[in-house]
Amino acid sequence: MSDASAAPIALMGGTFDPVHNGHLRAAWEASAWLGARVRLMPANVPPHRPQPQAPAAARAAMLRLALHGQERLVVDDRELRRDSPSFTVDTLRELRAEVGARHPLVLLVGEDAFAGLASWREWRELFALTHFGVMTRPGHEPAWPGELQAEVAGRECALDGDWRSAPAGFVLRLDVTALEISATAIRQQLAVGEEPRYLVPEAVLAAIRAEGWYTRRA
Ligand SMILES: Nc1ncnc2c1ncn2[C@@H]1O[C@H](COP(=O)(O)OP(=O)(O)OP(=O)(O)O)[C@@H](O)[C@H]1O
Ligand SMILES: O=C(O)c1ccc[n+]([C@@H]2O[C@H](COP(=O)([O-])O)[C@@H](O)[C@H]2O)c1
Repeated sequence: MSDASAAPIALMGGTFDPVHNGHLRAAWEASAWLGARVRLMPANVPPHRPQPQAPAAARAAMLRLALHGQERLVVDDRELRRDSPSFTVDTLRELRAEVGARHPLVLLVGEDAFAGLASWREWRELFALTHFGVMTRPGHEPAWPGELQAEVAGRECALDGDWRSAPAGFVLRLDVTALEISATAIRQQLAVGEEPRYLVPEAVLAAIRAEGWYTRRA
């Protein structure tokens, strides 16, 4: 039976088009600080942006290649099983039903994504479903809009604070190693024939080359 005494579960959603070392290092450090396994969860139909270049199954396959050889980070493909837009509130309700009302959940988001939280579906409801782990991201230090600041006020909690004894509702700041890597820049490099070596795991680069997801026109 899951409850507040259990290890927290951390979830990092993303488009992962493709997964890169910025995602992976941030998830790895967050996992250590939270004492939690991190589930990396590719969105099937990202609700807020154009459809990704690589198909959902390919983005999940690249994640599996990237995570090979360790057990702290795992793929969660639950959003791939829904054809509708991958709204986080739906995903968290589903996960909450599985783990129970008391189990601590942490949704990991980069500070760029968190700055846009007030545009997410039922965004205030999210604080009842999960804690947030907001990860620093170089080149992306957007100001939080007033309504988000107001919602976060009073929710901030230190990593050694008592968030573990609550299932949801706190905001943790995670100062991860600054890696200014983005999937957009990687796609741009691939489109002009450059090699994003050392920005993505070698196995991911090999699969991209073999499958041509970012060089072939649909
Ligand atoms: N280099 C990074 N450091 C810290 N967090 C990151 C980094 N890159 C992405 N993230 C976070 O990972 C999550 C998933 O990001 P996403 O898959 O959209 O990658 P991206 O590089 O931002 O992609 P794109 O350039 O296509 O927008 C988001 O919460 C995002 O803020
Ligand atoms: O639920 C929403 O309305 C919503 C709006 C924007 C983004 N999200 C989620 O935020 C996560 C990061 O998105 P992205 O575009 O930075 O990869 C990913 O899991 C998205 O599904 C969710």
